[in-house]
Amino acid sequence: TGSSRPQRMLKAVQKNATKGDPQSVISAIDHYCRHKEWAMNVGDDKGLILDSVLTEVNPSTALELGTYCGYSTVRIARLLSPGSKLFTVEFNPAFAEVARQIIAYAGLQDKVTLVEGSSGDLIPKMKEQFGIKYFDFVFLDHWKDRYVPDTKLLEDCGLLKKGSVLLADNVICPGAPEYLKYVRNSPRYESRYYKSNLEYTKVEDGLEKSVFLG
Ligand SMILES: Nc1ncnc2c1ncn2CCOCCNC(=O)c1cc(-c2ccc(F)cc2)cc(O)c1O
Ligand SMILES: [Mg+2]
Repeated sequence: TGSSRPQRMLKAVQKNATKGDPQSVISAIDHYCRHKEWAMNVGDDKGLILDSVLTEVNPSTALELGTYCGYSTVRIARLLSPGSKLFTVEFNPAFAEVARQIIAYAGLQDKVTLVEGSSGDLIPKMKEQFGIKYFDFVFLDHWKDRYVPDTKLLEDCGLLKKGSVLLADNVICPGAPEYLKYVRNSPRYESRYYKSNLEYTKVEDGLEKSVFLG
């Protein structure tokens, strides 16, 4: 059996990036996915929007749903202030294994806790298992039909506080129409759409930023 796309992405990082240099890891993945083999990372265009929202929020405790190979995990963790933590949840063990190695290659393993499992099972356990009070920032990038149920779960588990920011990938492509309806019609969120393009393509996509009003 040959290698997988995530394994080939890891090889490209080990070959082209500098150990301990997160920016070089990000650039190596973007170059590989743009010129060799497309993959579902948030990518460089939407990545700049992620960077700017993250920097503005400057979270103490952040959550990522859908790690994949750890590209956005590295983008987020590299911008966290000292002592801040990122929890990232991945369902697929093969993806998680590659992500662990890419996060470690970037030298960010001390800022990141990767938890394997489904978001629906894990979110209710986060408070007691990791002593988390609230998430200041949540990046939604997993199954698009899980965005609404997991947002409701975060609310019901008391994991969001006034001012917590949700940032959702792929609200146009593949699309999360139910989620857009939910956050845009709810009095509990102030929502804004950042137009961009699907990673490494000219197809439209975008990120939806939603501030929880409490
Ligand atoms: N902890 C968890 N709990 C539950 N489920 C979980 C989980 N962890 C992972 N999963 C499973 C889903 O993980 C991957 C989700 N991401 C995508 O599917 C995705 C797809 C495209 C895409 C594909 C093809 C096109 F033609 C055009 C666009 C682009 C993107 O940017 C995407 O993010
Ligand atoms: Mg995505």
